[in-house]
Amino acid sequence: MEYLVSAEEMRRADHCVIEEYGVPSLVLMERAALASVELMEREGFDLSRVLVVSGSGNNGGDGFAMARILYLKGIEAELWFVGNPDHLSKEAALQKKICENYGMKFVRNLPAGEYTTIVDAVFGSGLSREVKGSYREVIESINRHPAKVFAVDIPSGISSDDGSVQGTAVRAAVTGALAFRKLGHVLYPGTEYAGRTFLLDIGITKEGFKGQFPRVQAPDRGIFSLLPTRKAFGNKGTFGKACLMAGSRNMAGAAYLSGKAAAITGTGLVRVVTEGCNREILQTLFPEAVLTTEEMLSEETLVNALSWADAAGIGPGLSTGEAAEKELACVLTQAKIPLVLDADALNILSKHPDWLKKGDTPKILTPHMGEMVRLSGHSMEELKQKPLELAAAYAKEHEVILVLKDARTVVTDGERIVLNTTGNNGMATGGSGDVLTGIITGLLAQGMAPFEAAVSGVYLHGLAGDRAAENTGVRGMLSTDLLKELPGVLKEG
Ligand SMILES: NC(=O)C1=CN([C@@H]2O[C@H](COP(=O)(O)OP(=O)(O)OC[C@H]3O[C@@H](n4cnc5c(N)ncnc54)[C@H](O)[C@@H]3O)[C@@H](O)[C@H]2O)[C@@H](O)CC1
Ligand SMILES: Nc1ncnc2c1ncn2[C@@H]1O[C@H](COP(=O)(O)OP(=O)(O)O)[C@@H](O)[C@H]1O
Ligand SMILES: [K+]
Repeated sequence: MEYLVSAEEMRRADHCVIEEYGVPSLVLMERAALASVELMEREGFDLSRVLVVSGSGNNGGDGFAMARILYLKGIEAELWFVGNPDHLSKEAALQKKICENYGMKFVRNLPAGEYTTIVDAVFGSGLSREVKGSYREVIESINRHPAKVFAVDIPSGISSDDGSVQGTAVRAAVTGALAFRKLGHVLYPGTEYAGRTFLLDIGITKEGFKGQFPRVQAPDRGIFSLLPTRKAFGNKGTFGKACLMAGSRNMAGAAYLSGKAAAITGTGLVRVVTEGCNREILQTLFPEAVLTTEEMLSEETLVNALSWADAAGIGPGLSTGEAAEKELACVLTQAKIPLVLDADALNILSKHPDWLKKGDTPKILTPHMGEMVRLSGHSMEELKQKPLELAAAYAKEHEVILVLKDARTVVTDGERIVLNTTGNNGMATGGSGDVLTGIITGLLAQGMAPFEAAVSGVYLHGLAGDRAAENTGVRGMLSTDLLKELPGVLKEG
């Protein structure tokens, strides 16, 4: 997994590499500048005429060094120093002096239309307050200019900690994230301001954390190595049994989507437990499933289904009526296997929060933001502002694994926090959460540990969404497209 760092965690790693390991700060800055120039070239920036806009901190220092590197390559690179000369960092002051010594051109404003590329080196991870006054005007003038913008480290005005816009922020086409991606590169709206983001190695590595690692990680292709191995001599019994308690009258699709997702994630056997009215449609759509259908599911039927399974998912399309309430209460009390609770199971839980204490099997809750508002009592605004903190606090308090679904889904057990970066807005379509429930239940049934199953499920679900976006497009894609793409995604590993 990849570390996503806060400004403070980045400062700690910088400090350790410079002060404890003894790598001179200017060496890191030179590497940052060289890697940034190389990235601009690789990304096809038109370097006919470049303006580097530098502030007084080390982000500005990176900018001065980039301007000098471009200038010495024969590129027409000019500088606009917009910082406070009395607050120049030692390194920025030196880099500025070097540019002056070379006789480079400094400008005092941003004439419209004269530059092909603007380098934004006003603020980096040291942004500490809202952008106001002349800085605000500088950033707005960069945004008005037609030149393509390259942001050094992070667009100026974006908080490294949460991706928020601190008053105003530069809209970049490309951002070169130095050493680690900050949370602000990944969280909205920062991620949109950053444009295409590339990670640049400048010599600060995880050794800089000295064992005290950042709190948040993002899953990457390493996830594939966690997936259940398939023994050549395995059979459908050894590849796990998943039970999906889903669907109700007029909601057969939820049972289909979640059940099928569990099956195509590699689960040996899938049982769908649902209302009798869904029998025929499920037999037609999903003949691979074992069905348990009754008009009113009895406790005995539910207990039998649970004792057959290695993992169960409950909630998609379940409805919230009395029968569904009884079903959930029974599952929470009787289950001795890991559970995934989604959709209507969560809506019922919002009315009976003490039910989470029933039973002692691992539980994965997969609310979207609306469901989380009802479950947690926090407002949408609070959740949007602090999704990581509030998700972790909820998971810790209720001793569950929480998958808080949004454009950037958070998975946490209260200690570990994972922020997923796969997926796209095409997945904001009915039933895509049902597919996720099925994937996670399937991974659990195959023996994955609950936290790993939740993280891997969210990652794979997002990748299936990304393949669907490529092949079908975000407007036209449906939840069934996720089912279509998932086998190919699993084959990539
Ligand atoms: N030696 C190092 O530590 C390295 C730092 N690097 C660069 O240094 C950056 C961090 O440098 P700094 O910590 O100096 O911080 P920044 O350069 O991001 O900015 C800090 C400066 O801006 C001021 N400031 C912050 N918010 C402001 C606001 N809203 N309005 C007006 N002024 C504001 C601060 O008082 C300070 O003077 C990174 O983003 C990266 O680009 C890289 O050069 C790699 C090595
Ligand atoms: N803009 C987006 N970017 C990435 N993923 C998204 C976006 N919008 C929705 N998703 C994902 O799509 C899924 C939607 O789930 P959910 O809201 O439960 O749908 P449903 O209830 O219709 O099944 C979640 O996994 C969510 O993270
Ligand atoms: K910047």
